[in-house]
Amino acid sequence: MTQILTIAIDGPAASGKGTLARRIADYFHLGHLDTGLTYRAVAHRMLEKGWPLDDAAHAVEAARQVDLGNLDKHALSAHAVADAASKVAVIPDVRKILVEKQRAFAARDGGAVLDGRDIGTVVCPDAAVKLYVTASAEVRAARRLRDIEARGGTAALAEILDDIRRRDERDMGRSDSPLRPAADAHLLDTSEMSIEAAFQAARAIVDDVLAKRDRA
Ligand SMILES: Nc1ncnc2c1ncn2[C@@H]1O[C@H](COP(=O)(O)OP(=O)(O)OP(=O)(O)O)[C@@H](O)[C@H]1O
Ligand SMILES: Nc1ccn([C@@H]2O[C@H](COP(=O)(O)O)[C@@H](O)[C@H]2O)c(=O)n1
Repeated sequence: MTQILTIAIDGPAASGKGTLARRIADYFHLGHLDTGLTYRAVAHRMLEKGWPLDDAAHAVEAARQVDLGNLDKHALSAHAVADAASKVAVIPDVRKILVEKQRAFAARDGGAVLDGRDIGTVVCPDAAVKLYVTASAEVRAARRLRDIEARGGTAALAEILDDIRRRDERDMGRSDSPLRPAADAHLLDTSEMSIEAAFQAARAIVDDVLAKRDRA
């Protein structure tokens, strides 16, 4: 029987986990799901409808409507949506619904890379490879600023840094599925690593796990 290869990549905002997840998925010919987009989709609908972000009944309704095949990264990229996503993400019933959809994606033929906050701890605790990608808050804020400027926008570095710290606190401090490395995760601090260096380090970890699997 062929084993499904699941790779879980977690980490805080702007740590580079999405960039790494896409590269790893391409390299190993796996599907990829950015699970942050599922929380952003719920938040986007709540904002669109003018529903308060702590309105659990409407948030559950919005979560049920999330379609993994129709997540519009561009429409969900706004800063306000990211911030709102971390508020709806504290609602346990929202998490339950989204986790079910994420697990269905992980079980697809051919295997998958999922990135988020609770992939290695909750969504796919049996993933063959778990990576926890991090970088200092200052480095992450500088990367985010470069993103904004590359799109022709402007922002103050100090405000971005404040936002990142607030989101870290919310994500790490919530009681349901807080952001933390799984006990068996490989830690990758990319503060002083290029994207290519981070990819090569992650690729080596996956290669090693695959080689051990082949020998078993
Ligand atoms: N090792 C790295 N060195 C320099 N820049 C990087 C590195 N990794 C990622 N980046 C850049 O940092 C920015 C944030 O990366 P990315 O979107 O992958 O982070 P993320 O953790 O998925 O963020 P979010 O949680 O907000 O979705 C992007 O512009 C990306 O190109
Ligand atoms: N598995 C996940 C993924 C995301 N979240 C929450 O969504 C917010 C937005 O995520 P991004 O990765 O797109 O930045 C994030 O701050 C988390 O609150 C989550 O809880 N679990």
